Amino acid sequence: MTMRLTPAHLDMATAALRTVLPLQRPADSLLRHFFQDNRKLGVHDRAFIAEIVFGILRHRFFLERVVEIATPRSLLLAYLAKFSGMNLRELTPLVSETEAKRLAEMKAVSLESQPLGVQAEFPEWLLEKLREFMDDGAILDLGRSLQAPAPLDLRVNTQLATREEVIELLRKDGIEGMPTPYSPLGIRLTGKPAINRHEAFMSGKIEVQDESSQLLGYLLAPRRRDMVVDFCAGAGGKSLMLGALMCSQGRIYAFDNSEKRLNNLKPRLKRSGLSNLHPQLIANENDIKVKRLAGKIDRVLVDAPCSGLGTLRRNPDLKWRQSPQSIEELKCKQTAILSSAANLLKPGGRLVYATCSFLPEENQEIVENFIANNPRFTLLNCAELLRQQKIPLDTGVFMQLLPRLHGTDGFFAAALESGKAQT
Ligand SMILES: C[S@@+](CC[C@H](N)C(=O)[O-])C[C@H]1O[C@@H](n2cnc3c(N)ncnc32)[C@H](O)[C@@H]1O
Repeated sequence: MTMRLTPAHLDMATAALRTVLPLQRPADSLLRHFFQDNRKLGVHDRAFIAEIVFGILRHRFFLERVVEIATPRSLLLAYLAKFSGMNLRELTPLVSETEAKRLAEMKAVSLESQPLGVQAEFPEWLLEKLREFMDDGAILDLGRSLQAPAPLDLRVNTQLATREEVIELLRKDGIEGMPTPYSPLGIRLTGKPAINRHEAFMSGKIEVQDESSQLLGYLLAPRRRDMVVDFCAGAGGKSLMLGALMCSQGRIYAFDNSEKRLNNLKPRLKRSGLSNLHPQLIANENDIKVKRLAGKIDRVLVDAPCSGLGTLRRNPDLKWRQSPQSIEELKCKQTAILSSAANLLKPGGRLVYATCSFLPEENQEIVENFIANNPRFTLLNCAELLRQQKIPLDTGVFMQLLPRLHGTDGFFAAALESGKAQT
C-alpha cells in the first residue's frame, strides 16, 4: 500500500465492505454500485477500496479465523496489518487502544500454523473435491497462487495494429507492457492502468483478454473462409479474436442465451472494425437457430458456463457463490451444450471445449464421457495443435493452465475432431 491512510480512508473502505461482504451478488457488481452511490470518490480512493475489498476476499478464511468478531472494520484492520505491507506503527494512530492490542496479537499468528483450507483459502467442499486428485502440497500451491492479484493482459487486434506498435503506443503514455510468453497477440501490462480510457482501446486496437483465453483462438485455428460458431459467446471476447484471426472474412455466429451479455458485445464489435461476426441470441442449446446449422460448421468453440474457479485471483467471491450443487447443475449444462454444439460440425470439423475451471469433473470427465457416447469424435492433441501455430506450450493432450506454472488464470481446453457421420 503506497498511499498515506487517514481515518476517512478506513471509514470509506468499511462502508464498501459493508455493501460487498454479504455477497448477495458478484463482488465486482456490488462494488460498481457502491461507486455509483458514492460518486465523489476519486480515482485513488476507488483503487484503494477495490484493493482492500478484493484483498479481504482473497484472505477471508484466515482473517475470519484471527479476528475476535468478524465485522467489516475488524477484517479491514486485520487485512491491513497482515497483508498490505503496513506496519503496526503506521496503523496504531488510526485505531483505538483495544484494536491496536488485538492487531498486535493477530500479527503474531503464523499462516503456516493454520489448517490446509485456511492456508489455501479454500472452503471445505472444494478442499474435499481437490483431495480426490491432488495431494496437500499441490493444493497449497494452487491455493497460494490464486491469492495473488492477476495481471492485466491485452490482446492486440491485428486488423488494426501490430503488437510492437501497441507496445510502443502505450509506452509513450507511460504504460509499460511486455509480450506475453505464449500468445503471439498478447501484452502483459505492468500494474493496472485504466486502459479503457486509452486511445488504443477506444479505437479498437486492443481488448482486455487473459492470455489463457487467447490461446483458444490458436487451438481452434479458424481458416479465413470458415463458417465458425462461438457457442457461448457472452460479451464476445473470443469471437472478436476469431474474427481477427480470420482477417474479417468467412462467417462467425456468436451465440449466447443472455441478451445482456450479447449487448455488451455490440460496442466492442463496432470498435474492432470486424464485419464477419454475427451475434445471435438463442433460447438454449436446442434453439432452432442452432439446429438449422447442423453439419454446416467448420469450427465450433464451446467456452462453457463453468464454476470459474480458475479465475479466483480476479473473482475470489466465487468460493462462496459456487457449491457442490451448483457444480452438479453446471455439469448437466456443459454436457448438453457440448452435445448440441458438436452436432454443428461438418465431417473433419474441429470443436474446442474450454472452461476456466481446474476441476476434472467440469473438464476431462465431460469430454471423455462425450467421446465415449459419440465415437465418431476423436481427441486432438492440444500441444501438437499449439506447436503447429509455433506456440511452445506442452501441457499434454489437454491444455491445462495454472497461475503458478503459466502466469495465466486456471484454464482447461480440449480439441475434438468430428469424423464421418455414422450410418
Ligand atoms: C464462460 S461464459 C463465456 C464467455 C465468453 N466466451 C467471453 O469470452 O466473454 C459462458 C457463457 O455461456 C452462456 N450460456 C449459458 N447457457 C447457455 C446455453 N444453453 N446456450 C448458449 N450459451 C449459454 C452464458 O450466458 C455465458 O455468457
